[in-house]
Amino acid sequence: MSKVGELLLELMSEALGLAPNHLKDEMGCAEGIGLACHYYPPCPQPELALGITHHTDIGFVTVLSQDHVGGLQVVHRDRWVDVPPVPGALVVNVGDMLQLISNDKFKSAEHRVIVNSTEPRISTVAFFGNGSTLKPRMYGPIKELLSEGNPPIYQEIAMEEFFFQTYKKGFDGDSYLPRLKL
Ligand SMILES: O=C(O)CCC(=O)C(=O)O
Ligand SMILES: [Fe+2]
Repeated sequence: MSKVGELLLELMSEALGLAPNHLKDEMGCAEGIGLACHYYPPCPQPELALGITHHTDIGFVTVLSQDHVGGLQVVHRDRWVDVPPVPGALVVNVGDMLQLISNDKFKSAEHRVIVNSTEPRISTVAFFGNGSTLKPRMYGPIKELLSEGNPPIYQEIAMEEFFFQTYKKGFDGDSYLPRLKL
């Protein structure tokens, strides 16, 4: 899983016009991997329940594997769109902190999980940029991406503080990110 994350971060660095190792080595984005395994029991009235409420992930990048049941949805053009399970495929989500350091070049993905009426669902998730295990440092928009015409959008924040503020606020569908706007 570390290798997948590192490769993704290399490709994303290049997409930003930076050296391939920038996000991985200069910014430490592959450090602090958090792992989660979700079990969603079936619900006879799925319209009355949500598996995971509307949110964006906090860290840099999330790599997710879902089983055959489905239920993951992402906001695309202001609408909820299914992310259908594809055998062997991994889903990659950009997190809030990658949006922050890329100065909005990458946008964090709003997603949620709806439950199934008959089958349980299992997903496994790796979060790159986990608050408590990352080396403490401040993260702000990457200097090399800034110019007179592209000034910083956000103030700096430590990952741990971003986690703390997000959990304090609660997962209510709103990211903490807009509160860091300059
Ligand atoms: O179970 C899923 O497919 C999504 C899980 C998720 O969004 C998360 O753990 O942040
Ligand atoms: Fe998520």
